[in-house]
Amino acid sequence: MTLDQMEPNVLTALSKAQTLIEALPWFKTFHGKLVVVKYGGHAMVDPKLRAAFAADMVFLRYAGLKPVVVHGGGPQISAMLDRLGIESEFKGGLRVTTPEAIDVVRMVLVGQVGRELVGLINEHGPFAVGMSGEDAQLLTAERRQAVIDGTPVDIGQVGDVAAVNTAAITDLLEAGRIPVISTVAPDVDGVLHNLNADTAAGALATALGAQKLVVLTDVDGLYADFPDPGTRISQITSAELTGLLPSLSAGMVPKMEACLRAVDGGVPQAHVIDGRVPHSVLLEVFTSEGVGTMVVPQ
Ligand SMILES: Nc1ncnc2c1ncn2[C@@H]1O[C@H](COP(=O)(O)OP(=O)(O)O)[C@@H](O)[C@H]1O
Ligand SMILES: CC(=O)N[C@@H](CCC(=O)OP(=O)(O)O)C(=O)O
Repeated sequence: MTLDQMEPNVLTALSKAQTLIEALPWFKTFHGKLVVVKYGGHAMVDPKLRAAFAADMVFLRYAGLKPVVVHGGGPQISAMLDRLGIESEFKGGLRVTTPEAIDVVRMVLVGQVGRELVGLINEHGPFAVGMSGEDAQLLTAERRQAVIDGTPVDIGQVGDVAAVNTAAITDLLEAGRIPVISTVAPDVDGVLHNLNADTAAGALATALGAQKLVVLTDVDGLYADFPDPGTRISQITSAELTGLLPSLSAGMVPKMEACLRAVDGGVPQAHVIDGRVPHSVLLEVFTSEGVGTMVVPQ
């Protein structure tokens, strides 16, 4: 029978089967592999998208991958600080974090954004376990400064990742769980620090030897000349990205630094994709369409 002799319902079924079978090589490639997925606060604004994201993580888990979720929540922290009448500003893309603000950062990331994601994933089964850098010594922070026009500026309790206790995550993965990580962490003296979620995701992907880092945001990739959509870059090497970094503006800087850190640290590929597109993670992992921007080693 040829295609034009087939009933419409048979053609529809065939097209569905085609979609599934096209994913087979990607299932084979990524089976058993660890993938760090960073879910940005700006990509979380729609409840339907959050539910679709949660379903995607469960899909990855059933497909035999090991997803590790690192979530952001910048807009949600800003909204809560506003409600509480606490002033907040960003310097060099990082939130100036006072002792008063760090309590709110922890409350929103761990108690609000993290909890909601855990709940959405667990609508599908007993998978998600929420943790912050404070749990099982997952992350140790070291204080960092913002660099503005080449000058280091103190921005309070803001940290970078100094150490990762990978066993805290691999134990959960072995048990079939999906770790959902909120990015606050103590330094060696026990002082809590606010970590940019992109930065933490890049460090975690490297420490865990991830196969991929996928960063979901509210733009469809890295633009060479933002906001001209014609300049979206589909693939870039770490060396090319290093050259481009100084010209990038605030939001993209930590994201692209995280991709660079991951790829330079041995992660074979890092992606920035559009979290506003439902199921964009599945399209990235299981199709050859090449959504967003992919960073690869030299
Ligand atoms: N070169 C660029 N390419 C793409 N987006 C850029 C670029 N420079 C700045 N941006 C901005 O960065 C934003 C994403 O960063 P951010 O707002 O911090 O997102 P998230 O909450 O996902 O971490 C985009 O919405 C876009 O406005
Ligand atoms: C130091 C610093 O800036 N921390 C971020 C942490 C949250 C985050 O990174 O959220 P997104 O991924 O949604 O931007 C903040 O306080 O907003």
